[in-house]
Amino acid sequence: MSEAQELDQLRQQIDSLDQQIQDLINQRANCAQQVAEVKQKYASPGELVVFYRPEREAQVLRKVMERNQGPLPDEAMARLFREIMSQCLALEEPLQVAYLGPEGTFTQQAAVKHFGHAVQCRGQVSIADVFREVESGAANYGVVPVENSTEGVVTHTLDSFFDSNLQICGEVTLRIHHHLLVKADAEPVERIYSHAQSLGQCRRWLDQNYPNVERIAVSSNAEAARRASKEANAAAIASEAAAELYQLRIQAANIEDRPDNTTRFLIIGRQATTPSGDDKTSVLVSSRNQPGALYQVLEPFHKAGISLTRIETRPARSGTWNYVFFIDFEGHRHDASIAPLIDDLRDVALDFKWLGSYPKAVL
Ligand SMILES: O=C(O)C(=O)C[C@]1(C(=O)O)C=C[C@@H](O)C=C1
Repeated sequence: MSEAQELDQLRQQIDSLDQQIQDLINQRANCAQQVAEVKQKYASPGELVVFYRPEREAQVLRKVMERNQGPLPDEAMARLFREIMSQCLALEEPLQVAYLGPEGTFTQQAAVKHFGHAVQCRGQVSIADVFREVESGAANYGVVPVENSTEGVVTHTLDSFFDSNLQICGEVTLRIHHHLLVKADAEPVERIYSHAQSLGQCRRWLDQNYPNVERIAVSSNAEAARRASKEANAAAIASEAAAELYQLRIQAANIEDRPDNTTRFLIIGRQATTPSGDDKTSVLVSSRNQPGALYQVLEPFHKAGISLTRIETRPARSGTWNYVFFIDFEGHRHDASIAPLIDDLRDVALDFKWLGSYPKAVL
């Protein structure tokens, strides 16, 4: 057989498989439409029907990865299903997702990684605006950064939970690669713009390569790229997406000091999430600044044998010397083991607030 004949045979197979895949995807979409009808049928009059179900999406993606036989890698296969589910959900309800913008930020990438491409993403100027958009109902969900493996916690996000009744309904992690972006025509760099967190994540590289160049912190990496595209002798530290958006050239790629530089983002919404089988819970516990306060807060976790995944301390806004602990731990609010832990925590805390139980990031 000739090359042309062999290719023709294989391409006929591909065409036939594509047709089957397409039919199956549409059958799946049809099921999702029926799911939407069932959700509407059983909602009480006036009740807000919740179409997006993060726990079910996490279960679907975990199953895809578990049963995957290759040759496609587990994660690549899960990403394909992520998009299929995104389109199915859009048939049920077109979702509005507010994120910390502007366009081209890592938070936008995180929003797309979590929800897929079929949602309408709307960039906001600040973390407070993302919270407001979701609280007012203008957006169904919000995406905000919460911690970075190099630079630590995003305090604006944690502090926003003090006054908000929004729930955390998911998390997503993103490997962060920073690039030094410049305009196409080479000019000497006199200023480098970026978000303060990103400047921190590239500190060592900047010290080595641009020790005497001014570093200017701006509201986002995308804003840094926008300025670098407009001003003479300016560069930005930002993502590849921002480079494309503002037509900048990558002068130096992957300049983050730590190769495992990762940011974790939270998905915030107005409703609680049911257990997915592999969940995390976030709570806010405030205590007096007295000897043993941290020990008292941690002891109930030890007693219940529950693993903490993170603890952050912030000064409380009420009472000058009181502290608030943001605690993430393994398990779901509805797990039997959690109830006694919470009773113990409430005994030692001045104040206690659930921030949400949600599926651990799958992708
Ligand atoms: O199972 C559901 O509740 C659905 O709505 C279906 C589906 C899916 O496509 O699998 C779509 C959206 C939800 O967020 C979860 C899953």
